[in-house]
Amino acid sequence: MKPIIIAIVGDSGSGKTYMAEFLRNQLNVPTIVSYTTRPKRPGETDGVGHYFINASQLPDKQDMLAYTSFGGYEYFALHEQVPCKGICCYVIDESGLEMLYYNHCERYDIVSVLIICPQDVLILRGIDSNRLKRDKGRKHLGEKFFDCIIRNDVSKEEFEYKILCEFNRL
Ligand SMILES: Nc1ncnc2c1ncn2[C@@H]1O[C@H](COP(=O)(O)OP(=O)(O)OP(=O)(O)O)[C@@H](O)[C@H]1O
Repeated sequence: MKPIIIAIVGDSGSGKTYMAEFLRNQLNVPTIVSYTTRPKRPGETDGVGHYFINASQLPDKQDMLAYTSFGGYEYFALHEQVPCKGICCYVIDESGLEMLYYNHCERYDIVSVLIICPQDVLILRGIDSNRLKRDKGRKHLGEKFFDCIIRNDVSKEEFEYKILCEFNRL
């Protein structure tokens, strides 16, 4: 059986990291942590949300599972980070997801998950409106592209329940 990658896409603050952490903590589904050339922000720890590297440390494109460039910085993960069997989770943007599908769907089973959440709820969660405007420019895939859509305008408990329901259908 091919490794299964649950690829999670959604706006800033929609709950991508929350879902990945929930799957890791509750169901032992490992998360693929991306590498980035973006500088570490205050409060960030290397290896938690990202591994921070210099532009000179970029690996060969053929070793990359997915790659995207955004805001002048590069983001990628490596094939060697995917466990050789079982399921893992990967938080990704739409262009990275496309690359993953078109280049590697023979090598991996990819389950794409779109988390949607209305803007007013995101703003109530404290997400900066400029970030939300910026997200709009990064979206080009229609909802039909995704294997699964989870609406996260509910409580955390309900969101977790929805995640479990979708996971059980895998
Ligand atoms: N259903 C929910 N109810 C309330 N708060 C939530 C819910 N889902 C997520 N959150 C909270 O919203 C915030 C943003 O969630 P999270 O970090 O998972 O978003 P993200 O999609 O990973 O965002 P980014 O792309 O900016 O990293 C977190 O503080 C998280 O705990």
